[in-house]
Amino acid sequence: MPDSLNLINVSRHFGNTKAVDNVSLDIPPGQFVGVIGRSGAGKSTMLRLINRLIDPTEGEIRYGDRVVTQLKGKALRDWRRDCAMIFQQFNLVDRLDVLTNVLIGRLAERGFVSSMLMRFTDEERTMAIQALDRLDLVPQTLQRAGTLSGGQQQRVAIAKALVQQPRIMLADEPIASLDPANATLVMDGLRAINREDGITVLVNLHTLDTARAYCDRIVAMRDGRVMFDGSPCQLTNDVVRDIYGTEGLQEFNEAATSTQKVAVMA
Ligand SMILES: Nc1ncnc2c1ncn2[C@@H]1O[C@H](COP(=O)(O)OP(=O)(O)OP(=O)(O)O)[C@@H](O)[C@H]1O
Repeated sequence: MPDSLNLINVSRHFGNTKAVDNVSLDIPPGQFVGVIGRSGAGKSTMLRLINRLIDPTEGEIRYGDRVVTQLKGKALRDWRRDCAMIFQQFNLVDRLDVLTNVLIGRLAERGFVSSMLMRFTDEERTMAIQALDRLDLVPQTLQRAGTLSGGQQQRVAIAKALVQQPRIMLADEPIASLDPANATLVMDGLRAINREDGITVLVNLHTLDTARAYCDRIVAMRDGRVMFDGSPCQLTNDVVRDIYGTEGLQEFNEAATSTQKVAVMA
């Protein structure tokens, strides 16, 4: 039985900055959640707290019976495997081929020695190729990762996350540096694994149109706080104006111009 992810009064301060300020969220399994907000709103910090890349100043994160914020050692490694993360900058090893990059996603499962030797079983290779196939990347299997387009690299990163067999996928602005066509392919890839595998997806996005086109639920942050939490149709322009002011709406619309085709093509 898949579990819900719960953030309970979570805060993270950096000096005087309240990057995340008393956030509570209940995310049921299999939901596709978009997190939006202006630069500095706290979106990345929230994802990093969930993955335990950083610890909260206050509050608790739970996943079913697990108190994520208290996990240590193997239990923490298991959590990081269950909760895969992809980043704007792909985090691949450029000089290694695509298949090896994907197989690196399996290292979370292994002991130190086999990790160092990068030995993988036939079963793992099959799993990696199946993941690449789902993201339409089989022709690139033996190509060096550094020679791929940005969109292809991000899809390799998703395949690498998939072979971890996660329950949650956290994506920190995965399309921020991509052109509209590649952004569409990446968002389609995330949606496919969400719908087909039931993996919960939390994705930070800069633009409203993409969030509206793909997400079941949108969480809007400002100054570390959740200012809106609802369905895309509830996030009308009037609500956005209320939350961000006219200036904020204009900023979103300008950012959206570059990715409008993403929403249209979705
Ligand atoms: N390691 C850190 N040290 C100090 N301040 C930090 C640190 N990480 C984040 N902050 C601050 O916390 C606030 C929230 O930052 P965060 O990166 O979470 O925002 P964001 O919404 O993801 O922004 P962007 O869209 O630009 O990535 C900002 O004021 C940022 O400067």
